[in-house]
Amino acid sequence: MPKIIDAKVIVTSPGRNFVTLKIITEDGVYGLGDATLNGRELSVASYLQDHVVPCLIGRDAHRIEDIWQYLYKGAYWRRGPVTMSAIAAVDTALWDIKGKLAGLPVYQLLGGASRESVMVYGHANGASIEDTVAVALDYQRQGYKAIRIQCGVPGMASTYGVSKDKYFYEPADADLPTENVWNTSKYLRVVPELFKAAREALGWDVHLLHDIHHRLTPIEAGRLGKDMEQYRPFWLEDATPAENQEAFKLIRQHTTTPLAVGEIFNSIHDCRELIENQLIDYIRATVVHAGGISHLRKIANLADLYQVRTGCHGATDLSPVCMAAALHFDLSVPNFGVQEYMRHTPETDAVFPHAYTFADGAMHPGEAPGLGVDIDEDLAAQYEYNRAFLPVNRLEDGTMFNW
Ligand SMILES: O=C(O)C(=O)C[C@H](O)[C@H](O)CO
Ligand SMILES: [Mg+2]
Repeated sequence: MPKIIDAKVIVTSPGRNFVTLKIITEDGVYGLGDATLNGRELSVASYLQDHVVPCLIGRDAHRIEDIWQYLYKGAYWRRGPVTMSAIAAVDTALWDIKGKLAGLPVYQLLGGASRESVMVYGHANGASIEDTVAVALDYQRQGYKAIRIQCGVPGMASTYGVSKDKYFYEPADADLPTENVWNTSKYLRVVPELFKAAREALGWDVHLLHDIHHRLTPIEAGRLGKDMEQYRPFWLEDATPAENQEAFKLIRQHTTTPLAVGEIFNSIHDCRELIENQLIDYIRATVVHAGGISHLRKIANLADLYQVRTGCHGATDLSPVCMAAALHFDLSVPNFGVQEYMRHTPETDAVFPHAYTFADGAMHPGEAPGLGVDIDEDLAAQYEYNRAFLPVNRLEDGTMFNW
């Protein structure tokens, strides 16, 4: 059996912080797992180093499900983003090892390919509607079949998803949280106008997506969804905070606009009611934050029963290790919807060489055994950890709000 003899937690910051778990077996085969939790990276690094790694040594790397159950049930304190990101990293690394030992890409171990490639969506953003549409046209020219569009709101200094840089969006931007200010009514006026302009410029053959980022009440989301129906959005994402899964019933009563949620979910329990009551159309849970490939497959299998499709989160704070794992998952899962793809910077790609490719609006994980991603530890060591918080959001009167 491939006995685990060591495991390393590698924290590196090529432009932004990443946490990577490397599990090594006695015959030298190793696997990688992403453990990055944006703004709380060191919590997961410590959880792994201090509470998980000691329990892995000597175990059979082939026993993925048993180790998953051991880490989940054995912790006593179940679920939560830190715990489930740590378990995810172990799970992902063990799938990487299993693939390498079998000489097969992980997607082949997951049931083989269910499609030729994985449709991804890009991110067009700009200070104005015109700027955003211009960037969206560029993504369309690059071959993207799906584009998320986010624009600035007149009278607001900042809003979610709009950055100075057109192509590399990283919200964790300061040593202490940046304070943003929010105004819902100004926002609600702009988004339908953005989609009207985008449809006029890009036509109807491209999927257009938008991320509300947890900032509306259910009835406000119902209003926006209804206003947007004429522009056929592919989805409205994170329409309202989803701790109260029931809230989505109110949105559903008012609009047929498809809904996506779940990038901050970390277990099947966060999404069960939403899926079973068909309150959403896409589930955004990810490999790195929802317990790894093994648990994400269980979420996808539940979703499949209710015609809910996957739409995994894929922002730049999910490392290339997670992107590689997500693509193997996406290629094989029957109820695939779309994969988010925010390109990493060249520095990040150099630290994490990978086999996955992009062409004509779609991606493929490649045929390398395992996940097809590696980490250059010498290069990684050159990038010191650099504390960075996600912003916080307040209303104009100072009330603390959702970022
Ligand atoms: O990519 C998205 O849809 C996001 O909402 C990005 C998140 O704000 C980001 O991953 C938080 O770290
Ligand atoms: Mg989002």
